[in-house]
Amino acid sequence: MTVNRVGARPETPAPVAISTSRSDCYVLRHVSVTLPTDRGPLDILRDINLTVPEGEILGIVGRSGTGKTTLLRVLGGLLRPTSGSASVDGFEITGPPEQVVTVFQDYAAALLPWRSLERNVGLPLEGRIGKSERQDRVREALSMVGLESRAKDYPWRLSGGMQQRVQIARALALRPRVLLMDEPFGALDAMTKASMQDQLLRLQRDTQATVIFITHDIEEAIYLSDRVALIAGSPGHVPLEIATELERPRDQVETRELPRYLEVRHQVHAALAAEHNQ
Ligand SMILES: Nc1ncnc2c1ncn2[C@@H]1O[C@H](COP(=O)(O)OP(=O)(O)OP(=O)(O)O)[C@@H](O)[C@H]1O
Repeated sequence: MTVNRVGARPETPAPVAISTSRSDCYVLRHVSVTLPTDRGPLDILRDINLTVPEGEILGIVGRSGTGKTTLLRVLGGLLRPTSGSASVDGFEITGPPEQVVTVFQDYAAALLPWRSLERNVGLPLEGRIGKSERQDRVREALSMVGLESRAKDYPWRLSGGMQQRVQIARALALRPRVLLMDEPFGALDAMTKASMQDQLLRLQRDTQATVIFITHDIEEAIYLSDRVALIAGSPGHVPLEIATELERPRDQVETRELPRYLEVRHQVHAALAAEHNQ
């Protein structure tokens, strides 16, 4: 998992303003992505239309290879759509936008083994804020992921799940307005996963950040999200978007037993099955 902090982009052309509602964070219109492969151009995403209001938690689910990561790369400004338009805060995305942090899956490769956890987490803040504030933010971020006591330790002495939490801490220390995460809790054991999910909900409540995350876990998507989007097919498209309409704060046991939770779960599974049978 790599953390991509967004910053200066010398090659980026001047942003183009696009008319959107003031409270919309992301607006995607007819976004398609085609990438070159050995066997010629491959259509990865086709005609994606997606609006993500500010402060929303959006969970993206779908089978492997349907283009979820590709979509996240578009949102993170790491890949331009082949056609259609993608904007954030009313501006066309032409590179990694300010205040957007992307946390990718390949966490094992992203930590610097010669740096302690606190110095890994503080790395993107170096040169941006003073040492004392940096230390405070690093401490806070490590404590959010339950690794405060390991601050002086080194990444190679941690389990895979712990390394993943360090990556998340590194993103949180940046206090992003938009957090994009690719399978953030995939490598965690069930109990750590549940506690990280609740930590994320608390964090979002406190910061009002817009959070878009990919997961293979439909239960996780419903539990965390305001809205769940399903990506299916090849090329990937979005056959289902569903507002979860679940009250907050959520509870790992009670929320998952609510009739509405079960209804959403049923609808997502039904849409997945329908897509699979096509
Ligand atoms: N840079 C690339 N060049 C060519 N093809 C690519 C590239 N990146 C992804 N693909 C292809 O695009 C399709 C979608 O990939 P993507 O990683 O977006 O799917 P995904 O839904 O995130 O999958 P997973 O759930 O397994 O992570 C796959 O067929 C993949 O092989």
